[in-house]
Amino acid sequence: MSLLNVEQLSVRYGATEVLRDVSLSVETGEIVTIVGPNGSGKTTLLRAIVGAAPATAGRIMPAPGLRLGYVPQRLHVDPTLPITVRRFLSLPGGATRSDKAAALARAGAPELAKRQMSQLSGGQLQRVLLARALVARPQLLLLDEPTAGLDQPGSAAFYQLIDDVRRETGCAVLMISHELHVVMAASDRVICLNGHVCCHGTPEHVSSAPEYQALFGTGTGGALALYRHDHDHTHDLDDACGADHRHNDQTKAAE
Ligand SMILES: Nc1ncnc2c1ncn2[C@@H]1O[C@H](COP(=O)(O)OP(=O)(O)OP(=O)(O)O)[C@@H](O)[C@H]1O
Repeated sequence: MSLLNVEQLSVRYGATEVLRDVSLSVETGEIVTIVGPNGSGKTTLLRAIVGAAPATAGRIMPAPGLRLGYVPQRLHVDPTLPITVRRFLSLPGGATRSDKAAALARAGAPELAKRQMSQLSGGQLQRVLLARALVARPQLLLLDEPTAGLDQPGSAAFYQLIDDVRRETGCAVLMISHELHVVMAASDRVICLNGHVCCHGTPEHVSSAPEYQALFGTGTGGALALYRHDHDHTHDLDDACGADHRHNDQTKAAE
């Protein structure tokens, strides 16, 4: 059974239909990346999945009891509000000190627990936001441009971290990214969105699709050849997801 099914979702803000007839699924343990131009509805799609944007039509069907972790695109921390990282990680409530420490360690930032939120660098803040999402041991991580504002090494390190988290916990990842060469290297499947699903499938398939090339050109073909790594392997998943899978099963319908 899929972790998440979205069926024929439409979202409208006033008179403007931002998403039309969007369908997708996410399977256990896979990394699915959403690409699309500015204003194409990517953030709105993630917000609809977490219940923060209202669906005007269609259905969002998470697996029963699905634990979601959401890393928003940005978080403004009021510098006049003193709050430590550890306290920030407590905000959802119910997390033990060891849960928080484990999440920070998994997000590669164990040393940040006592730091003030307002004093973190962009890369540190992204790791803390990831840690916050990991506290609930999610089966599905939703990431909205997690490397926006990071330099290239910081961005590469963050994507490596996401892959490590996926390997260690078995969680699936549904993320938005503008970094096409990274997307093509790190994703099992890609969904190209422009208000509707233009095309979807393996990175190889999407990068050669005319709909994708009309939006992004053909430049990622070479990057794909350089960066794409072999996903033909099996991961042992922990109880968070409860099953093994193979990454070479990459062709779930998304439309
Ligand atoms: N709360 C809102 N009220 C009205 N319009 C909105 C709201 N949120 C988003 N929109 C509009 O919906 C459209 C899609 O926005 P969205 O943020 O989902 O796009 P995006 O693909 O994530 O863009 P970007 O790549 O620039 O982050 C835009 O035209 C935006 O102005």
